[in-house]
Parts: sequence; C-alpha cells; structure tokens
Amino acid sequence: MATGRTHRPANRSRGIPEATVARLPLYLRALTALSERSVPTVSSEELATAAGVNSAKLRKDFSYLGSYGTRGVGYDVEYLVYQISRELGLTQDWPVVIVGIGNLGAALANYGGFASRGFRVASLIDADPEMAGKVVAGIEVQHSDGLEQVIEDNDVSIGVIATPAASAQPVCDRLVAAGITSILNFAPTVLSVPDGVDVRKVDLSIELQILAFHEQRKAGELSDEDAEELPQGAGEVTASPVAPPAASVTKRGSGSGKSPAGASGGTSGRNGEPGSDGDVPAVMPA
Ligand SMILES: NC(=O)c1ccc[n+]([C@@H]2O[C@H](COP(=O)([O-])OP(=O)(O)OC[C@H]3O[C@@H](n4cnc5c(N)ncnc54)[C@H](O)[C@@H]3O)[C@@H](O)[C@H]2O)c1
Repeated sequence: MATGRTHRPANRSRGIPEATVARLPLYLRALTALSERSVPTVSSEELATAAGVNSAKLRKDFSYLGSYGTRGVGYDVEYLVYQISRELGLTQDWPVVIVGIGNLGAALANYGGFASRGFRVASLIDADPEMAGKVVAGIEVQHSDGLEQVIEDNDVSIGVIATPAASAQPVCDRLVAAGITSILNFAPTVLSVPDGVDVRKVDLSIELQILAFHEQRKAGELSDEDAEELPQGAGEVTASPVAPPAASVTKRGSGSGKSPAGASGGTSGRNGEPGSDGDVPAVMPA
C-alpha cells in the first residue's frame, strides 16, 4: 500500500474559506480567457461579471490571496492567474487515474482540458478483460487487478470513478486503501469514505433537474400572466409540489470513522451562471 503521499493542496493551512476555494476556478477560467486575449489588467467589476460572481465577493475572495489590485488600474491578469493557480495547487502535476473506461471514462480520458490544467491522466483502469490492452486517448487500458500497483507506480493523487453505481463503492475502497485521498465520482451513488478523503460528485442529471425546475417555474409565471387576462375563476394554476434541488458544492463530512460526505453550498444560478455565491455547477454532495 502506498503511504505518506505528499500531494496536498497548499490552501488548507491558510484558512481560505471553502466557498472562496470553490470560486477560485471560476475566476481562473475567466482570467485564462483574458490572458489568451492578451488583456493585461481587469477591473473587479469586469472580472466579477465574467466569472458570474458578485464583485464585492470577488474583492473579499482576493483579499484572502493578499491581492488587492491597483486603484484605477485593476488587477494584473497574469499575476492573478499565477496566484490562483498556485493557491489551487495547479502549478504542480496531478496524476489522475480513471476507473471504468466505458462511454464516460473514455470521453474523460480524451478530454484535453485536464492536461492543460495540470491534471495528467496517468492511467486507465477497467474490470473488463476485453478492455485490457486497448488504447484509449493514447493510453493502454489496464485491468483492475493491477489497480494498486498502477497507483503506486504512477504516484497517482486523484481517482476518477466512472464505473456503474454498483461498482463505485468497492472501487472507492480500493482507491482509498491504495492511498488515494481525493476522488471525483461520476457514478450515481453516495460514497462512504474515511476522514481525510475528499470526494466530489458530478451529476449532470441533477443539473438538468434544476433547469427543469426553473423551466416549470417560468411556465408557471407565464400561466399566471395568462390567467390574469382570463375571466375570474378560469385557468387557475395549482402550486407545484416540487421543491428546488439544492447543494451543488461538496464538502466532506467530518464524522468519525466511515461517513458519507456532507454538503454545503447552494443552488446554481439561472442561465448556466453560478449563483451569487459563485457555486460550482454540476457538482453535488458526494
Ligand atoms: N455524472 C454524470 O453526469 C454522468 C453522466 C454519464 C454517466 N454517468 C455515470 O458514469 C458511469 C459510467 O457510465 P458509462 O455510460 O460510461 O457506462 P459504461 O457501461 O459504458 O462503462 C462502465 C465501465 O466500467 C467498467 N467497470 C465496471 N465495474 C468496474 C470495476 N469494478 N472496476 C473497473 N471498471 C469497472 C465496465 O467494464 C465499463 O467499461 C455510470 O455510473 C453512469 O451512471 C454519470
């Protein structure tokens, strides 16, 4: 078993609030776009709009980084990209293993956006013997029998689970036993992990359900407007019993022993924008 891994994010010891950490990737994405256009400086208002975050919150977030900008000039784009990347631990290489190389796992392996952000897909694992030896995204798929060895050999720090739900917990247990302390779970199941292991869950169907809720509400508002034009008593709209799904940001629970991950955060904003809290879309309680 691999022990004593040293891949720990630098921000843990600096007291940056988890909500701020969750917004840093949003700022980074907006800043990277500015950097690619060779924009040298940006005001807090412009950057806040680009990141979908309230500008007072942005200034507060950046104060945790010790970055206050220059009055009348704004923030230096390149320096902020560096600062946020360093804070998120993106200035170092993070080898990732993807377990379950079906439709989703193969798509993730082929996604170029990981490598460009410092997440190198080091290994692909699948339980299907017919998958072993196949090349996906230029990497040879290895059989899950060798999972622990692969993790040790590649000094893997993050495990991505893209197996069917029923396999996710056993896979998670093996990843944790092999020394992995960060897991990104795509399987539609809640994982139990020991203290010290961070799990984030991505579920696009949850996001669609949130959009469906908003669609339904918009339709309800339209019906209300229509109803106002109708004769009294006609076209009454019944209140929907559906409650909005909440919690799009994961924070691991802190109970003792094995415990499912807890939740913090709120709903995503409308129009695909993060809410005013800058929550990260498509991520939910693990
Ligand atoms: N989070 C999302 O938004 C989202 C979107 C699509 C799919 N999913 C989920 O992702 C998972 C994969 O979906 P898919 O369409 O790629 O399925 P798939 O059937 O195409 O692929 C699953 C792969 O996992 C492998 N596998 C099964 N058990 C395993 C184990 N114990 N160890 C290693 N590999 C194992 C299978 O051999 C297969 O290759 C499912 O749980 C699905 O519900 C999530």
